[in-house]
Amino acid sequence: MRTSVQTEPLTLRRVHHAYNNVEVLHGIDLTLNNNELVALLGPSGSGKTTLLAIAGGLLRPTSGEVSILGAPPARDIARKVAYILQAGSLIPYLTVAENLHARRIVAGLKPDRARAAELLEAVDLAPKADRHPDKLSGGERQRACVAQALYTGAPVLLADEPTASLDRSRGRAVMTLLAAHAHDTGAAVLVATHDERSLDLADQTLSMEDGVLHG
Ligand SMILES: Nc1ncnc2c1ncn2[C@@H]1O[C@H](COP(=O)(O)OP(=O)(O)OP(=O)(O)O)[C@@H](O)[C@H]1O
Repeated sequence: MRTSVQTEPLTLRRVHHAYNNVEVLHGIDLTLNNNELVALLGPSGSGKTTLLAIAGGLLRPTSGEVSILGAPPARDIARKVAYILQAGSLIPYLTVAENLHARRIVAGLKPDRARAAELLEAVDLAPKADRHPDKLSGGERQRACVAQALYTGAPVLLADEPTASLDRSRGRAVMTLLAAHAHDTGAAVLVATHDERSLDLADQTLSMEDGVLHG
């Protein structure tokens, strides 16, 4: 499947953000392109999570512009943007497979059982599809969140430390899946990471330092 989107998937212009009057993002300009995985490096507290939250419409910036597929964030956002959140996004009352379907339904799409099975296989969770999240390890929950985000097929994917709980080979497998998502579907993928072991899989690397983005 190749996205037919022609406009830039995501742009931020002069984005500032303050928490309690303390500014943590100082005028971010960012454009994500189709078919690209961009790695966002930066020390803890530099503003990566805040930037991802604003980029995906989870947080309204103090000032500046966000454009997703050529329009400001609006009620169709779940169809346009998929997230892998640092805190995870699994509903404890649903099994892994049900969590995948729930995310797709929120995006206004019908479940696609064959695709769900394929993704659970890809993250090595097929045998645990019917387990609830509290019966999984931290790394397994993280991989379930990766499958969940990919399952929506959204043209913009934002991932916050998606390999944090994973060992080297599983971390690399996840980064390979995210890069394939960009290259095979044309999606724009932004990955905040401390993990420099898989940077060779990124098309571009940016770094964040004290709320300022460097190319
Ligand atoms: N809800 C909040 N209220 C107040 N300050 C916050 C809040 N969230 C983040 N901050 C502050 O904003 C700054 C940027 O935080 P952010 O979480 O975006 O950084 P990060 O680069 O993602 O860090 P990490 O790699 O540790 O996740 C930090 O100084 C942090 O303490």
